[in-house]
Amino acid sequence: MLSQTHIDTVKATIPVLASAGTAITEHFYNRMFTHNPELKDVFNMSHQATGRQPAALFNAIAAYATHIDNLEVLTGAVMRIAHKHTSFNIQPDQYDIVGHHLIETLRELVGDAFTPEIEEAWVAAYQQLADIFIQIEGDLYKANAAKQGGWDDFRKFRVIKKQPESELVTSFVLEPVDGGAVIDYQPGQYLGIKVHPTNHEFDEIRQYSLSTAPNGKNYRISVKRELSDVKNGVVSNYLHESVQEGDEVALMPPAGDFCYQERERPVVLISAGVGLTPMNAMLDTLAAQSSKNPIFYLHACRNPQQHSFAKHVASLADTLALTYYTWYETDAPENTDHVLAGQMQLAQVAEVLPLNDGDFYLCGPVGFMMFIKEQLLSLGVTEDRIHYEVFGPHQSF
Ligand SMILES: NC(=O)C1=CN([C@@H]2O[C@H](COP(=O)(O)OP(=O)(O)OC[C@H]3O[C@@H](n4cnc5c(N)ncnc54)[C@H](O)[C@@H]3O)[C@@H](O)[C@H]2O)C=CC1
Repeated sequence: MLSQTHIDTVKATIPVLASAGTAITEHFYNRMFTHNPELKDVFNMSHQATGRQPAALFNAIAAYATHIDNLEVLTGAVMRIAHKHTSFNIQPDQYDIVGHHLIETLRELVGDAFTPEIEEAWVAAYQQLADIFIQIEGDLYKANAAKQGGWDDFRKFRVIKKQPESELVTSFVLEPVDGGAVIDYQPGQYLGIKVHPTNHEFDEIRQYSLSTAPNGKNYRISVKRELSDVKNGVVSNYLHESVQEGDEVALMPPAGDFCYQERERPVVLISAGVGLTPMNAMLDTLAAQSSKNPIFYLHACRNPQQHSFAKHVASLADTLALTYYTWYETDAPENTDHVLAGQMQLAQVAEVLPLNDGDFYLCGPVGFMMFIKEQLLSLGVTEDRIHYEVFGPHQSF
């Protein structure tokens, strides 16, 4: 239990944290991976290389310390991170390892100023946060195991279909090796997938959005092949080049709380690039439910060759009350219905959009979501009707 002295001490040390910046979290990760290299199997090492993970952890610690006396402010972020953790199969003992290396990092970087009182306060504060995550994640694991088709830990799945969707995106349909059922999911959720890329030092776990409606038997993810360099694309290139129909991968149950909320009001789905995967799951789910609600789907991509599910979305207009537009940055065909050229400018279609009562879901690159959120706000859409999540290490804008 945190005492008032602990709370005051943690808050008083925020400036020390801020002055050290991400040096703290970089030092922490270096220390932890040196002493506990087995955790390289769990952490996304590409996010380490790009510096996104150290920055995310630093921001999370700073936010926690700032709101330590009013943790309700952080509920949304905590739930989002807890869901993400379950897709990595994070376990309670790993919190002990992380906690140990965090405290040792503070001791090593802060030096004599890291007094026994400060240490005691940070140990107590860390334990409080760890206990919150352990509790929520334990509940999510239990709930997933108890569901129809449910399981815990990684479960083996076989690729039963590998299907190119566009120049850079390929879908994988995955069925349990044990022949059992699978958990139904909310459109917008993702899977944690574990693979061991060829000649790679450790396992890699990645999250990919489920890209169609649930069917109780198998899952489909749609993966963009990232340009391959040291920092990115290790898993997506392995999946595209080396994983074939008949091969096995390991999956955690569906996770994530960026989901379509059923409401009696119009819905506007807005995506860019491979950010269309959760939107496609939402559209397919609405089609499976024979939804009569007005639905709008706006998509931005580089060119027609990189446009996945184009014909599929057009065909959904037969069953759904669907209005859709695509913006192509280059090579936009002229005089074609539903097509616009350049970057997405909502003003071009504003008159048909339900700006006053619609729910707006955004998914795509962070820059794109910021660009669209600004446009929505300036068109008068209220912030509470704009829904998005940042994929990858937690961030907000
Ligand atoms: N469930 C989720 O939240 C998912 C999120 N994603 C995210 O979606 C993103 C997809 O990226 P890519 O396919 O590589 O996209 P991309 O780099 O090919 O860009 C797609 C389009 O987005 C627009 N765009 C990009 N940056 C913009 C900016 N700053 N301002 C205005 N428009 C911009 C452009 O029209 C561009 O053609 C990734 O960041 C990924 O993390 C992808 C899948 C699922």
